[in-house]
Amino acid sequence: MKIVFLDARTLGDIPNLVKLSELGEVVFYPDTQLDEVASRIEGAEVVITNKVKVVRQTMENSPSLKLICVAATGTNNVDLAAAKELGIQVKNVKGYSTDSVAQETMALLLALLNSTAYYDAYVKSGEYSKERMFTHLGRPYWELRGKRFGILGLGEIGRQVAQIAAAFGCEVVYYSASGQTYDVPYASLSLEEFLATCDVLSVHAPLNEHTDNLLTYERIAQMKPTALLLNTSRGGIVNEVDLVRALDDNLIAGAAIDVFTQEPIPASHPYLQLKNPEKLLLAPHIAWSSIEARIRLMDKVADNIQRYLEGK
Ligand SMILES: NC(=O)c1ccc[n+]([C@@H]2O[C@H](COP(=O)([O-])OP(=O)(O)OC[C@H]3O[C@@H](n4cnc5c(N)ncnc54)[C@H](O)[C@@H]3O)[C@@H](O)[C@H]2O)c1
Ligand SMILES: O=C(O)[C@H](O)CO
Repeated sequence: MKIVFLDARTLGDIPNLVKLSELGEVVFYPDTQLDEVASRIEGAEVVITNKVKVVRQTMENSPSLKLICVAATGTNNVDLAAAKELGIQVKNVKGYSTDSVAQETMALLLALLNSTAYYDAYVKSGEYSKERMFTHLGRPYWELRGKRFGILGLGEIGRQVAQIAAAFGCEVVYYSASGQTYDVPYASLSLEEFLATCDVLSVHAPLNEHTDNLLTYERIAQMKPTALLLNTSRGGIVNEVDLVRALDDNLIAGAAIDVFTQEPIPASHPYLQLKNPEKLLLAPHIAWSSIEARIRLMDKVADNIQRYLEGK
């Protein structure tokens, strides 16, 4: 059985990639461009992809293809409807990076809220050494305790972030556009109340037809001017042009973003054109990628292929 891994480089240098070799003849490509996918997966029964898109046309032209293993939680790089129609199984990996994403979400929040980079630069620049009253309050911050922390999408990651926020003393609430409610000690709010009352709004829903472009300028305008917006889920949930406009218009205090509609972002991206760049903290889609999570991820991809081989 031929297994093609389209973008093995995205997993970095981890020891358990070789495990796959016990399951079939594996061809590892460090990376693959969209127009190279069809020829590279010729004759393959299983395709593994972390970031490379697998589109309808590729599937239609690949009669041997039976299983697409998404080496990620988000499945938005695969045309799921086409796969279903063509009888190709798609398996993603849920839960491998829950702790990592929650950790990065809070790391971004704390860096943004407490102006970590600003104060670090202030001390290293020598300015602090010249301060006669050893006081500098250039970027005031507020405490998380007692503040309302809103989770958009209370799945595995959302719950983990909720727990940490609760440990900080926040009042956790959530919004589910799918209308789902959960047996949790957090209040479920309407979108209007959620937007209008949260001090921190953290996005953890998958990108789908309900969440695509959910946070537009009009919706961000309903948030508190002191609120912070975090997105470690998928870029398309927040309208990127609108977020920049909202930050420039001081509709909210700041945002931290790990994910983008187009990755990598082009040099001309609106996020890089902000009037006050300090209001926006950016990371290059790294929330999932702790060493432990990457090792777990590849173990689970191998398990998925194993189960497919067993007809499960
Ligand atoms: N930045 C990263 O590195 C990284 C890593 C892992 C996952 N993710 C993203 O995080 C997402 C969530 O991961 P997870 O493990 O928590 O998945 P999950 O399936 O456990 O959680 C998703 C949650 O969102 C809810 N949801 C679905 N549609 C919604 C909607 N329209 N409005 C509000 N909520 C909705 C679901 O009910 C579910 O509770 C993934 O889909 C992926 O896009 C990002
Ligand atoms: O969805 C995921 O698992 C991460 O975003 C990595 O792609």
